[in-house]
Amino acid sequence: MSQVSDVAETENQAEAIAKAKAADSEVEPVSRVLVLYTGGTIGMKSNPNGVYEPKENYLLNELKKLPMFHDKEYADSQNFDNEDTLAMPYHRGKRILYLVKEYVPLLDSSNMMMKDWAHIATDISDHYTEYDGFVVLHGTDTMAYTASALSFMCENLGKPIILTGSQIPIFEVRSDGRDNFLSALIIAGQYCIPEVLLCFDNKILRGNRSIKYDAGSLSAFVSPNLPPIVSLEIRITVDWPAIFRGGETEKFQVFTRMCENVGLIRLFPGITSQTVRGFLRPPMQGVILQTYGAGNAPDNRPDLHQVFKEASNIGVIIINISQCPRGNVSTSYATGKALMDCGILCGGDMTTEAALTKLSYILGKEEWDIDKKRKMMTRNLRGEMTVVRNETISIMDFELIDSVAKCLSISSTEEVNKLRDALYPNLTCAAAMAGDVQALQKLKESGADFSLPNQDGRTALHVACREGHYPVVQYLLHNGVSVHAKDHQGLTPLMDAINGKHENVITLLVKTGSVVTLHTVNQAIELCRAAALEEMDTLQAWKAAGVDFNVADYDKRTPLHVAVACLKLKAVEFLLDSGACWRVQDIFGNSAESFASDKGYTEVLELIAKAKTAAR
Ligand SMILES: NC(=O)C[C@H](N)C(=O)O
Repeated sequence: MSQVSDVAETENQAEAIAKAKAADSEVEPVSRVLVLYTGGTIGMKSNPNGVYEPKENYLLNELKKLPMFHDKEYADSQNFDNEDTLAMPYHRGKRILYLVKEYVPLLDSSNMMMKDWAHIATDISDHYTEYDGFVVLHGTDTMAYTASALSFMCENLGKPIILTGSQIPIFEVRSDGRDNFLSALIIAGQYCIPEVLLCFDNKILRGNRSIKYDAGSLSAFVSPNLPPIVSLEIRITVDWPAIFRGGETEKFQVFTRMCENVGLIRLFPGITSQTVRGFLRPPMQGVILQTYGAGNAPDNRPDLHQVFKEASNIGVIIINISQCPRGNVSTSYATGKALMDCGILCGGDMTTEAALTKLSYILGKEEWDIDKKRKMMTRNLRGEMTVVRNETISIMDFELIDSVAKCLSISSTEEVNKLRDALYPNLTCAAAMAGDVQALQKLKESGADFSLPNQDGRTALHVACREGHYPVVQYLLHNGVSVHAKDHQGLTPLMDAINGKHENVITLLVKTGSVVTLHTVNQAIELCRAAALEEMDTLQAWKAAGVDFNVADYDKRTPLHVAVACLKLKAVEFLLDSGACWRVQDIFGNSAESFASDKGYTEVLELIAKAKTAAR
């Protein structure tokens, strides 16, 4: 063997050996949350002049002293890869482990720029597969802008991203920061809500629907046109049907090329056309026009209309939203209609923050032509605007649940809602089990939410994947069911597809961004069993899921060790072809190669020699 290939082989082997060593003995159900600490009052300290300032390297050490944020005893008993991993106390059947990544410099959010949004989005993307959810600690002043921007920048999001902060620093005697942060961690770690959310004062709001409303209150944020998605009272109540689900079968990705040439014009009586013309001059590419009431502007100002028309004609996109935080832009007034006639688009009930960041996102899509950009601006992309609900749906919804409720003599709204929650998941799972897309369509028309789990935490997608019903899986993914939803055993639909050995379904799930989340030791146990029994279809299914065949069990034995020990030549060949390393040592010091050589397994040694040649 040449020296060069020797080195290459040694490097591959070293990597595989390191991975095998990394396996630990974690057994308790855990979920992992990444906390991106960008700054804001939550971690500030008063400086000698008595003003609040962000303080570096302060938050993490202080958090470690608070028992509700860190169970020190448990953490000391574990062998965490990163010693800065914090462990919340065991809660509701799970333990949340989280890592705090502190930004340098920490910012008061008034100092944030669009590049800071890109920084956050990129960090989420870089660690997307490692975590179940993300918390962004952020100043409150521009939190609604960042939340709105992230909602657009994060495409095909399948996990929660929760922004939170506080009005009083977390380490003061009185602080809203502790509850806000804890609530955000719990929701990010325990609930699969695939949205960018904002957590404040025991409520979780959709990020792109929220505004900072009160500078002096601990209840600083409101969502004027959409009720909270989650209420954290004595009980935590999630409004599951309200959750926005995109329904794309594409992987998560972030878009960071936001356009900076955007702006806001707030109309006021007597605004001059010179002011507006100056504002709309190049390089301006898009403007949010804040109008009166239900989207009205003067219809007796031809000078203003002329300026708007000229700007629209040269490709400036202008969106009409209301100065009133609550309500919708409508065209039922002549004064509103006049704007539409100038080429100005209707912004519906979007917040200013959502409209501006959406415009910046859409204008950043250089590959879209102006017609597509205008069309996308009026479309509901991330739940940022209200779409009128189809009437027939609500009538049928009422009929189905109502008839069952009558049979059961149920009458109160609370009971009817409980019935709905109990009934639909079982009906959707039954339809998924039968592979019946039509039945699912009917259930959808009658108001079913496919993402609601049954008593075992399983969704219709878990069931369809187990059964290998490809068209059902496709249908459910297009209807926004998350590939990341975990059942009560912590298993995702991908594990069902692997257990069912349905390769086409596995490939579709992987394309949609699913990865194997099972602990590496448990993966190794499954793979070693399949190798020992030479279950080729099982090994093939794991391969389609993108698994690393160098995972090791409690004795640091890999599937290749087992296949060699059991002399399963087909499995040995498959594993070697799939990247298994013959030099990884188990705790007894044996590698697959040394064992075969000790035993004189010449056929195995020939296969290893072949793999070595192929690796050169
Ligand atoms: N409460 C806060 O976080 C306000 C602070 N000025 C900020 O936005 O960073």
